[in-house]
Amino acid sequence: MMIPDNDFLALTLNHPESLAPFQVAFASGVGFVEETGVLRLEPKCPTDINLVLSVGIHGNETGPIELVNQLLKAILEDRLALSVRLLVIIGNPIAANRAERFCDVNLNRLFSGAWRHYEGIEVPRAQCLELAVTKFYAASKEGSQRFHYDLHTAIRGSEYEKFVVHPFIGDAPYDQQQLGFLAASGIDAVLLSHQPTTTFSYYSSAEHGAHGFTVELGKVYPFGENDLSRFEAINQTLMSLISTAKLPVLDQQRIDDSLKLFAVQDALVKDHDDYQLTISDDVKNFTGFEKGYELARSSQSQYLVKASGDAIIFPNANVPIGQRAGLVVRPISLSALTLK
Ligand SMILES: O=C(O)CCC(=O)N[C@@H](CCC(=O)O)C(=O)O
Ligand SMILES: [Zn+2]
Repeated sequence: MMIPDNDFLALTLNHPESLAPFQVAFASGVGFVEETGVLRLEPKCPTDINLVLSVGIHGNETGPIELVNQLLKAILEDRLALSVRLLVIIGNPIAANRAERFCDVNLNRLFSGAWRHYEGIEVPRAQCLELAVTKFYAASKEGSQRFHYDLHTAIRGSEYEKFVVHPFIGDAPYDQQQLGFLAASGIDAVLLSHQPTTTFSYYSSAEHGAHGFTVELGKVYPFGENDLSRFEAINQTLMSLISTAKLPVLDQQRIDDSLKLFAVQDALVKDHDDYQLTISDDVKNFTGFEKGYELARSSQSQYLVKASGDAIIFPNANVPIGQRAGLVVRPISLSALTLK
């Protein structure tokens, strides 16, 4: 078995439900297709970096899938040398074939065992992806570094085109090298989460000690309609990381100049069938509101903006009761963070 045309995306979409494991060889390493959409690449050289790159956790977020498929092709065709351990995941091929965010339940709410509380085709997929990540990190060298970049695109437009959701890490310091990587990757803003959640990047961060993020790279478009030149900065930083096993070094001033930081204040949680957001569908991510503005209401609750300038991210009331219908964030400065 081989990957026809070194096109892992096409192979995955042609086998959306399952694929028997097989190996592929290339100049700088060996690849192991472990499941459909799960490809582990082991370099020939020793390495201190274990990188998970996941895409298509939401099936319709195709831009990052095309970007990572292009990187993989370059590795498999010996145009890009592999110097890191790399696990590539195309998260939800069945939904991708249907051009849907998900089929039965949002895969990015099912991690850290949350799949136990749901039913549908995403449930075994979440278990399978947790297992793939667990096995991947379990085989990492002691003292080596674990990274997980979970690449997405957003439903609506945004005041900051590219932004990152940084998982909650409690009192731990934020990693300057990772922030430097984000700044060099053309990321405009970073949201610092205020609580644990059940997303994929939080899972790798909390369960496996990885530096992990949800990375939003722009707006959702169908396969073939993405302008990949908009991803050029992160394409370059990923190529450099993969081929040199090094992150770019940026001082605090450059990070401060490049990244806007926001602290998540509240998660808006849908608490009733009649829960509504008061804003229109075309309001962009990072739109700010005045103190006292009523952002959401239901027969059970009302959410009033707590401080002028607080802004909305990912507003979406079309979710099951109990799930997040948006995040409220507030600008903060880099100097407020403990860095290491
Ligand atoms: O644009 C939207 O409303 C959703 C985009 C998206 O899929 N975002 C992720 C963020 C995950 C996180 O909070 O780390 C999601 O909602 O799963
Ligand atoms: Zn997404």
